[in-house]
Amino acid sequence: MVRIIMHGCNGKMGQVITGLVADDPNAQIVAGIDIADNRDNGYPVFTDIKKCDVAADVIVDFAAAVAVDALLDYSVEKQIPVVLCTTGLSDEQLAKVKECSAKVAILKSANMSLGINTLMKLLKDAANVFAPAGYDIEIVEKHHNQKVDAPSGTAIALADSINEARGGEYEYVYDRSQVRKKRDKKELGISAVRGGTIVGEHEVIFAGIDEVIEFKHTAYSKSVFAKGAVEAAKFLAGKPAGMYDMADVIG
Ligand SMILES: NC(=O)C1=CN([C@@H]2O[C@H](COP(=O)(O)OP(=O)(O)OC[C@H]3O[C@@H](n4cnc5c(N)ncnc54)[C@H](OP(=O)(O)O)[C@@H]3O)[C@@H](O)[C@H]2O)C=CC1
Ligand SMILES: O=C(O)C1=N[C@H](C(=O)O)C[C@H](O)C1
Repeated sequence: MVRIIMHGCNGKMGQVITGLVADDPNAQIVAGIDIADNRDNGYPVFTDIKKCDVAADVIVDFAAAVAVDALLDYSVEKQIPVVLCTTGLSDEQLAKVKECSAKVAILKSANMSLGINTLMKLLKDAANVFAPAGYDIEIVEKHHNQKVDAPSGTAIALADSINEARGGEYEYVYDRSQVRKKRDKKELGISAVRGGTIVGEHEVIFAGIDEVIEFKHTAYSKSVFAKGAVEAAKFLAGKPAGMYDMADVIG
């Protein structure tokens, strides 16, 4: 039985995971952390992470970027591995994640779905075919109107996947409104759309002369992320310090 602390337990993802784990004989949420203790989750909820004294094997995090520093300090101090799913981290926070991964196991992934993690692999091959042939690369992501960060962590991860395969030749462009010049070949445009209850859509476009190739992933419910997060938690429990990602879980 894997004992989980759910960080951000009263949020949208925290609640989907609470429901999923309730039906899982091999996992249990033993405590939650959130700003407010205003729901009956069937486990204790702490409004201050420092006060959480419940023994656990792993922390699953879907909260907010502002909460990540205290979360990392806690996981290092208590030596509890963390599945870090919150997006929109600053460069300083990303450096802190790396530093803490020398002391505790951290699995960081902007997207826990099988589809996106498979797409990341496929894009490396696609980029190595289309980039040398001069195709322009653009990413468009769409999410619900409650999302605070833009572009999505997934859009950046997809771009990073392409850029890694291409030896870092691309510069990401998020806004063309202030420039009056033609697109450079080494630009990788990333655009964000926000509206309604869109769960998550990501489109990667390779645009050449007289042909366009598009890769598209659509999440129809938050369960795809929740399932991946619980799988990742089971994988990470008991692992030594280090940086892990969903590729380690999926294989
Ligand atoms: N990696 C992945 O696959 C996915 C990642 N995400 C990311 O996960 C994060 C959460 O998403 P979602 O569940 O939709 O967001 P929500 O805003 O619905 O949930 C976040 C929860 O965390 C709480 N919270 C905010 N600040 C703190 C804090 N300092 N300490 C503890 N709890 C806090 C919020 O409280 P309050 O509402 O009062 O602010 C809320 O209850 C986002 O960064 C999102 O981008 C989302 C889906 C998939
Ligand atoms: O906030 C969300 O909802 C999501 N956030 C993640 C991201 O920023 O990439 C993953 C998913 O698309 C849903």
